[in-house]
Amino acid sequence: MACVSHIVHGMWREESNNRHRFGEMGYWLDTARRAEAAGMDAIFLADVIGIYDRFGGLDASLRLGLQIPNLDPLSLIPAMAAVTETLGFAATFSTTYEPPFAFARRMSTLDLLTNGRVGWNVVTSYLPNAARNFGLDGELEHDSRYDRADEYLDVLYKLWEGSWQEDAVIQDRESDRYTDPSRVRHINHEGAHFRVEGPHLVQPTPQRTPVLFQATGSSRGLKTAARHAEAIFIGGRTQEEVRSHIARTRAEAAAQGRDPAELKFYVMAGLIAGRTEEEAQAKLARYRAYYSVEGALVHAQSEIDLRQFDPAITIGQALAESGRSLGNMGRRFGTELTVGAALEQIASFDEGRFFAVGTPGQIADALEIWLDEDGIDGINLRQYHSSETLDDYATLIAPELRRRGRLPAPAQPGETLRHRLTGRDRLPDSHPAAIQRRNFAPPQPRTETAAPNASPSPANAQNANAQKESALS
Ligand SMILES: Cc1cc2nc3c(=O)[nH]c(=O)nc-3n(C[C@H](O)[C@H](O)[C@H](O)COP(=O)(O)O)c2cc1C
Repeated sequence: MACVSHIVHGMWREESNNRHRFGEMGYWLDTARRAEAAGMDAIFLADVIGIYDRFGGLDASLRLGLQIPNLDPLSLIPAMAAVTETLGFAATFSTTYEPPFAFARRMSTLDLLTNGRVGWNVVTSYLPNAARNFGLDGELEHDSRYDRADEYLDVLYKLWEGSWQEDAVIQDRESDRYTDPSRVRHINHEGAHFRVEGPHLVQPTPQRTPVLFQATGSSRGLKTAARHAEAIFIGGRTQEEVRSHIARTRAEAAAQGRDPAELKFYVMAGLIAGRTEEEAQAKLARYRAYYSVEGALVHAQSEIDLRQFDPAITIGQALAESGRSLGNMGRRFGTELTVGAALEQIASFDEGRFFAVGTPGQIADALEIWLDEDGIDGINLRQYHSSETLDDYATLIAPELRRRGRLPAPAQPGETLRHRLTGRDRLPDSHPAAIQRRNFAPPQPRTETAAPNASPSPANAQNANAQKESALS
């Protein structure tokens, strides 16, 4: 995230950390170059459009630099793309506050300029302050944010996939036609939340729809993720939890007509590597010395300050005593854990299963278990230190993974991000966006004998496709 303190709060103070330079162009160019050299598929840019003001109010967030000040992630991409050839960029944008038409144009512009290297982390937002920044009194109810997101995405598919035919731009100087008007159409969307006439303002781009990422913890969110996402961030405290989350999401995707094998699953992982075990442990201790427990409480939007309770009582007792909640942290700790043990866990910033500290061999062993036994497809590397985390990945972890045949061949210049992750440039036919592609109906010539419009309805198109898929399999 383009801020000084995104997740590992307090770490920016470490003397060799250059995170405070996030407002300089050079910081991003350097980060992008390093990530590409390390063989990363993409840089992931998180985002929020409000402040965390429940614990400690605005003062705490400002003092800690906790996601404020923060910069618009989409605006960083062209600069980084200009100094790289294969690196992808997955940026976060919320479906809740800004209408889809302008966002569609912004993303298409980025897809063109990066030659198909953009992804979008679809979020619905969770900060009440964000809602108040966009004219609302408070957050929309949780599930209705996902209803809105579903329609938002449908509008985008109409614009990105169904408004322009592939060969619409003809650039014919002789006939003075830049674009063939018969190959571009209005979308005329009218739904519960949006009315958009179209056409889309940008010609077809290398990927059309950017690679769709999503993260969700709720059952309503899972339905939206299973319908749209190509890459899903999941969490889980145990292997069973992770496997069952993946299985549930794939089953839901299949129920919605998608090929479940097309979904990829990623986890956010903390990897702290050293050339020896001692070196790795020393690094962990150095990082921990800076970690801000207050930052963790602000970020979780906790309603209580655990540090003010007797460490010997349980979380359940602390919650009962205060009548308040621990915010997002509630899910992490059982009610039986003592307050002291919970604080210890927070301070250790060990977030559970996807955390490994040690030599490259030990870290690669853990990664192999996550890939082979938990069933994930890859990781989103948690940044503790800029640029040490990236450099440790490049010089210690990646060579070991490569030696074990766990990294793909280097990306090729010109390869789209979707191709890199899924082997194809465009969304597959079983994805709901593909319906818009198939539905394209160019304006009919105005003649008495014009043929009836033979384009299938969305439902028919989907059925036809499903049959084709099963006939092939
Ligand atoms: C790896 C990861 C990255 C996330 N990045 C963002 C983000 O940048 N902005 C945001 O508003 N939410 C972000 N989230 C939160 C999710 O969008 C979502 O709100 C959360 O997982 C809770 O799920 P639910 O909304 O279905 O309850 C992220 C979650 C994960 C796991």
